[in-house]
Amino acid sequence: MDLFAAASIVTAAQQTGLFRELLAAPQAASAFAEKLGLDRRAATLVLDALVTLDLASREGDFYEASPQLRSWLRPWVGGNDPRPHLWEHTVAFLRSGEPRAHMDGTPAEREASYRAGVAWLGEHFEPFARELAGKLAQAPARVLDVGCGSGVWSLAIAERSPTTHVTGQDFPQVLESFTARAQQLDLGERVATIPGDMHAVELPAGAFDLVVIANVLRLETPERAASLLARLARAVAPGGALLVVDALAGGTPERERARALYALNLALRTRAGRVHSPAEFASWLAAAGLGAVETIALGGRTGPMGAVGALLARR
Ligand SMILES: C[S@@+](CC[C@H](N)C(=O)[O-])C[C@H]1O[C@@H](n2cnc3c(N)ncnc32)[C@H](O)[C@@H]1O
Repeated sequence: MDLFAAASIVTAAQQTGLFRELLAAPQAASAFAEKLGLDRRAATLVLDALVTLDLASREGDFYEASPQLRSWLRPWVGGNDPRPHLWEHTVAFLRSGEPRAHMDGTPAEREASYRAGVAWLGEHFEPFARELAGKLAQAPARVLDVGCGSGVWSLAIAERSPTTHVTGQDFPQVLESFTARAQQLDLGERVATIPGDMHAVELPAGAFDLVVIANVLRLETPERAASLLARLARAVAPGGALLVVDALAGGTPERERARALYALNLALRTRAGRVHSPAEFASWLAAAGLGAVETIALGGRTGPMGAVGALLARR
């Protein structure tokens, strides 16, 4: 792919409103041109290019948004959506090193940032979560999901196993997404919640067969990530395990690219957020007193979410 062409076409479609109109309804190139004040021939050429990038589809003379574009631009409900202009901040970031948003701020800032976005994250992670649930050797009876968001990872485990009970831990307003998803999946009777800051809430010692922490440690400095894992290890029952899901995948050019893009994406919207290495995670798990670490590879999909992988450490 010609990267400069793709970048320019996407930027042009974003800035002229073409993406917005593509999402609104299927339309002919002439209708897009008239509504947005564009040249008709140029609009046709750019729309055809968007089709080749899998961002639009064409039926006769009519163009509409592809499922991929719809998914990426689906608005976050009820809160700040940092995504549309995040990548546009790259030039300013390169010059200043300053992020555009602070999604790793105080507990109150984190709650406000995530309450709107976690349902969207849940949709994106769902195929990976179902795959991971299928790869776990045993169905755990008591699961704690820390920074659970929509609960996509732990609820996928409960979906497969009728004896699994899930406790979701997150900020109160974010837990609304967890409870809603559990109800949608008909799992409402098998969930409980622990609201609050994961660094401070009381977690019952040795009470869970599986503690999950998915896509959360990247918001923490190495010191805080290590101390949080030590805290979570104490909640694991003897014989139980701690499961870390994060931007851990690598080893193929596509996954290395996904990891690098994710690291930049995180830097554009956090102050201290970091993509930690698998070796760092393994050393923190060992320091937390957990045993051998098993790596679980997930999915072949590329894109920023394609960097996701898992580590399982037993107590
Ligand atoms: C990137 S989201 C991941 C959500 C979910 N685990 C997933 O993989 O889709 C990070 C989650 O961590 C939660 N979180 C961040 N800091 C937290 C804290 N100090 N205490 C509790 N939850 C926190 C956020 O509210 C958010 O739900």
